Amino acid sequence: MATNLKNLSDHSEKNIINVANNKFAIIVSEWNDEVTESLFNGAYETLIENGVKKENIIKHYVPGSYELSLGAQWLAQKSDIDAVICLGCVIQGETKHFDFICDAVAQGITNVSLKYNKPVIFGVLTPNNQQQALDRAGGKHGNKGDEAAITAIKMLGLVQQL
Ligand SMILES: Nc1c(NC[C@H](O)[C@H](O)[C@H](O)CO)[nH]c(=O)[nH]c1=O
Ligand SMILES: CC(=O)[C@@H](O)COP(=O)(O)O
Repeated sequence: MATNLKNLSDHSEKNIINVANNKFAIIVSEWNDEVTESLFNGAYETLIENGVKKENIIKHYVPGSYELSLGAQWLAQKSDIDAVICLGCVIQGETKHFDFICDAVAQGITNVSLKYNKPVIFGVLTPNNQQQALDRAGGKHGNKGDEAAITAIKMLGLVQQL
């Protein structure tokens, strides 16, 4: 389903668990920071609204979305971190650079989650232009940061059932 048919801030209550004792790391790309800070605000507020303690949320930055994978790895390897949320915004330019970054960061984040066996969430926007990004970072299509935070909580809920 395309995002324009679903609000990114809407979610079901499935697998929403008590996360009062869980610790979350949020790694944020500095590129397109007007967008990525909105994504962070959405993710942070969503975690708090769902019972995460402020002291259990840590925030760090990387220069660009390409570096999210390594930043996520450095956080995921910490035994006290239960989930990592990666936030970025890669906007299509004139060249194929967009494709290389998007492919690399999507695969890289997946690899980290599998390597450390914990949720590492892909909260990276890959829009064609700035307006599409703003629409998905607290605009008419909701906030992908909200989605990323809920996804982290739901994955912790799933693994508790197994
Ligand atoms: N153009 C965008 C970038 N480019 C920078 C890369 O992510 C990376 O930091 C650089 O290639 C050095 O390794 N990053 C974004 O997050 N968004 C962009 O639109
Ligand atoms: C995604 C990018 O790296 C992009 O913004 C770079 O722009 P360009 O492809 O025009 O060099």
